[in-house]
Amino acid sequence: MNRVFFSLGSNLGDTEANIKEALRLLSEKVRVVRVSSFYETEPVGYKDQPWFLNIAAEGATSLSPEELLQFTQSIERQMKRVKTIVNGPRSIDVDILLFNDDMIKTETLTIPHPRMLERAFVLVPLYEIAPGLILDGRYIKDHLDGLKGEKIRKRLGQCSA
Ligand SMILES: Nc1ncnc2c1ncn2[C@@H]1O[C@H](COP(=O)(O)OP(=O)(O)OP(=O)(O)O)[C@@H](O)[C@H]1O
Ligand SMILES: Nc1nc2c(c(=O)[nH]1)N=C(CO)CN2
Repeated sequence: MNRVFFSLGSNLGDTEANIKEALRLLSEKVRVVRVSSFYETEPVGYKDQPWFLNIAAEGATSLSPEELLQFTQSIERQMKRVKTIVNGPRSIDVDILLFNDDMIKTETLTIPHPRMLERAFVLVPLYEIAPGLILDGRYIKDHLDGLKGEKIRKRLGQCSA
């Protein structure tokens, strides 16, 4: 079994329902073992859009990295994600953050996710479910100390898939 971490985000429609639906679909091929709280996060990149709802999740899967990417993209398609603006609004985004300790770089897939260390909306939920993870030789907490700009609020109530 492969140990994988995901970041999920939504800022269109019923964002909480979108994330729960994506987790339900994900669980068809991934055993979802841990899910963070919901975090309301200020948009990073393209600013003129609603705040996002973000979570992190840990899973176990027998899929290969490429199969997993195909699968997460099929979830995005099923949930009718339409790509328009780069970094813009989306009903659902499912990013693969980590796949075991693998380093992967192909045309379609880069793992660890290339922008994860710059994004508090990724690292704050990830820290909640895996505080002991070491990324690029440093604890998540240490990476977060350098990222103070983004506004993030933990939503009350647990995200149970
Ligand atoms: N670790 C990864 N997880 C998900 N997609 C990845 C990953 N590495 C590379 N990709 C590629 O990134 C492409 C663009 O993904 P996507 O449209 O979700 O980007 P985005 O969400 O707009 O921006 P970002 O990648 O910065 O979150 C995908 O088609 C996929 O092939
Ligand atoms: N707060 C927040 N900002 C973003 C997000 C996201 O999930 N949350 N996703 C983006 C593209 O992947 C761009 N900007």
